Amino acid sequence: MSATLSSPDQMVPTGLSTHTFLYLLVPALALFYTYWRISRKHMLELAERIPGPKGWPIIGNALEFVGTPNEIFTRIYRRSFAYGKTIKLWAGSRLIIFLTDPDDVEIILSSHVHIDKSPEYRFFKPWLGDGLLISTGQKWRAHRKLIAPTFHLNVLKSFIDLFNKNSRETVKKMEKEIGKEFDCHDYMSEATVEILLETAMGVSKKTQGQSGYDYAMAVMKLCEILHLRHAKMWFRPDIIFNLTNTAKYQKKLINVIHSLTRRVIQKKKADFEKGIRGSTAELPEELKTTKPERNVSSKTTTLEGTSYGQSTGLKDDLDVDDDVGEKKRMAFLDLMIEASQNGVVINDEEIKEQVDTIMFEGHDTTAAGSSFFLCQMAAHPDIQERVVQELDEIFQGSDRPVTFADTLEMKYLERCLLETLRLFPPVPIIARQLQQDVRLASDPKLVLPAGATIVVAQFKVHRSQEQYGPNADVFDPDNFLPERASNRHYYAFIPFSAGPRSCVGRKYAMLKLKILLSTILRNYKIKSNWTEDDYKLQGDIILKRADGFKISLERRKPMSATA
Ligand code: HEM
Repeated sequence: MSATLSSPDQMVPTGLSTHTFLYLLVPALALFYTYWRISRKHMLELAERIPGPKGWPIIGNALEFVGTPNEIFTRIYRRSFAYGKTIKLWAGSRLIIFLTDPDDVEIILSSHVHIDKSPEYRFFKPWLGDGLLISTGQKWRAHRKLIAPTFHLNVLKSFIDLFNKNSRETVKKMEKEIGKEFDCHDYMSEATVEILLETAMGVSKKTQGQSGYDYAMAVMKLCEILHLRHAKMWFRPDIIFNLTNTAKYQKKLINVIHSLTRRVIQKKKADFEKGIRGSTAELPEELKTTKPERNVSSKTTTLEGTSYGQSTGLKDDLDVDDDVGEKKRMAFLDLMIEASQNGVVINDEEIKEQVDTIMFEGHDTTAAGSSFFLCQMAAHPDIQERVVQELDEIFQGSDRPVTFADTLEMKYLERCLLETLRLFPPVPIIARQLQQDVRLASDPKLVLPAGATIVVAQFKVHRSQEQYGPNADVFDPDNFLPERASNRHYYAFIPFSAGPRSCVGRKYAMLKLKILLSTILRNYKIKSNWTEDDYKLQGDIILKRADGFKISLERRKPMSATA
């Protein structure tokens, strides 16, 4: 006994303290569990009626979230078929309810009450602050009212030359990959960051240099960390996460991002003081639109029954007042800076948060959407050739840049794009925190309890056989033919969400994607040996291929002089 006492390891009677600790821990946990069950009686009673896999005491179904991102995604999607349209899971003490019926989805998304984001969005806070994606209540309402008009079609039309310029530069950059297999997401990601900088932010990407690329890389890495925090339970509490090396790395990445944001705002403010408005990005003479496109109604939608990525039955604040003459409206950052000059509507810190939000929301979503589109074109060569035939009819062999009127002629390409967003929605789920009970339309016996996290599972809604028929999993652009679309529930296609918190960048994204993707397809044949069945999907906040967006290119014709 005395010999062991002299050992430093034995100075503290660790065995005894561990036992004491366990003796105390077990009743403490039991007490906590009992208190928790009593205080959540109402929630537990309502949750009991909702189908879902059996969980363990305390941890609930947390083990469902163990594994690689692809394993978690595949497991949860596969397991969801064992239950009905509404499925519950317990992640520890958190009740999570997945909705897949369009009637139920409509109740949540169309509401002006259920607009609070789930607690998971707090992981974005160090990066996005209280920007539009996360904020709620009066602040969200005021900023949404300010920001939505800056994505009006009249503003977007003024970006067309820049969309053309950047699309041609992307084609040029991709030239070195001809004949090899490569991951097109790298190119789509870089292109979207550069286009956002030059359009929504209105600064020349040349002034950003290497930092534009570092920024894109930092955004991608940060998304991986955020996914990790969603997927690994022990990474969720800040108190534990902040002790890890990953937290230190996150800080570094946020620094890279925030430095670029601050620089962009400073540059824009300096320009503003000199009376410079609009984008300062350089444009080659041959890409400058000389005459505005008259007689092209902004109201015109390409496909009957859909309007810029959503059903025409789903009106939101982006759909108001599209045809008010040629009224000039201001681009996003110009308007933020102008509003801040009187300091009432938005201050400098808030501008930074909104810039970070737009750069994140506008970047990763569009990069994933365009990468999936290219992979789908490669996987379906016959469909790709039909798109190219349509482009040949529009451009008649000319290398001229795309006009707004051309984008309205790209009907088949648009159907392919919508079908890609249906099968591979870049935002695969949307989560809201319920402040009051909600009775479901699909099954009035079921009530979603206040305090629960509601997950609108677009990925599953979009693959509903009830809405899309027995071949709901098959890539079929004709799903967006008017006669088929008119037989569907408006909320059966919601890649941009819907209702008051819909995506403000919806029209921007659709217009930009049509110009970028048509320019790529006019220059390259997209090829690959992979089909959808080979894709390893991960719901990494943004839906991605864990195996990489692998394609190869074959030149269709000599590159145009302006490319
Ligand atoms: C294919 C491209 C895109 C897709 C699929 C997409 C999808 C979505 C979805 C599903 C939401 C709702 C998210 C939620 O409630 O958690 C959303 C919100 C948002 N998106 Fe997009 N988005 C795209 C492109 C863009 C672009 C290009 C921008 C800006 C330039 C943008 C800016 C925003 C903003 C600011 C919000 C928050 C709106 C609010 O809460 O009021 N998005 N987006």
